[in-house]
Amino acid sequence: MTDRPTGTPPGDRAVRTYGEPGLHPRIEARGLTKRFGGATAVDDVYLTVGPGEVVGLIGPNGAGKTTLFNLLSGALKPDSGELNVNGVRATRLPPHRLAKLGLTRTFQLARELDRLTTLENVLLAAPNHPGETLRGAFFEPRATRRAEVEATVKAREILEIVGLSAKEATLAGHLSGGQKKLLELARCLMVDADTILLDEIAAGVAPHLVEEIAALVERLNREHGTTFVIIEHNVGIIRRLSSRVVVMARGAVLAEGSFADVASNPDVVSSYLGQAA
Ligand SMILES: Nc1ncnc2c1ncn2[C@@H]1O[C@H](COP(=O)(O)OP(=O)(O)OP(=O)(O)O)[C@@H](O)[C@H]1O
Repeated sequence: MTDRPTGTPPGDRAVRTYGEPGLHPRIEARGLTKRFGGATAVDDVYLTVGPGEVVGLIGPNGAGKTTLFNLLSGALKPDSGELNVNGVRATRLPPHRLAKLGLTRTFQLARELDRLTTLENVLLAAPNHPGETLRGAFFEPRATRRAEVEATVKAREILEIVGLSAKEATLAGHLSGGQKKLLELARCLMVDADTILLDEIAAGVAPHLVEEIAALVERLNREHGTTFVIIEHNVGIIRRLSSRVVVMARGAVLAEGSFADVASNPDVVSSYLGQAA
């Protein structure tokens, strides 16, 4: 196992530093590989994401982006390779343990949550949300009540940040596609994630809400230091948000660099951008 950062050849042992001594990369994936039957969906991927980066993950359909997200978020276990999150060994941890380390991904809201309000959806995302244990409710009612009040204050602050305050009493099922994306982000913030994997913010979302979501990502990154990895087919969004772009093709990292770097890479143009543009 080598320490090479994303996309650098195995022989290159360049070490990245992130300013403050002792500050670990948010994500450090080394040699992640996932096979489905005979097909290798993710093939020996190295990806290092530093604090405060916004990494755009692009590539043609079937390139392995979603599978890589699933490996990073713990939804899938790799066949081989290692994952560290904030310097802690995280290979094979389930999603809730990764969330405790600060890494989470947006999830499409489950159907059954459609019948809960926006505020209730955010409250439910909190780990050990108040009232979860009967024992606590029976034996420590005052502490449980206090925790409930604190969680509600926090959830309302988060709804304010994502711009959904006016919708707190609206059933999630009545939100638009874009508002649901904002709610998914709010749920990530409720678990205090410092790194959010964001899947397709623009797909099926009205243009003015795409703009609102993109502005929110920029604001969370700038003001809260939140790190993002974003899968997005909308090249304009990738260009706007990404401090670095990683291009996947056939399960592997094909190229990485600034948007201008990858956009002028002939391999990237022929395998992806030429079609996506
Ligand atoms: N659960 C699965 N079982 C079998 N094959 C799978 C499974 N999930 C993904 N694959 C295969 O792995 C490869 C990578 O798929 P993946 O969905 O990760 O690509 P992607 O880059 O996210 O594509 P898209 O942009 O279309 O979402 C594809 O060939 C896909 O058919």
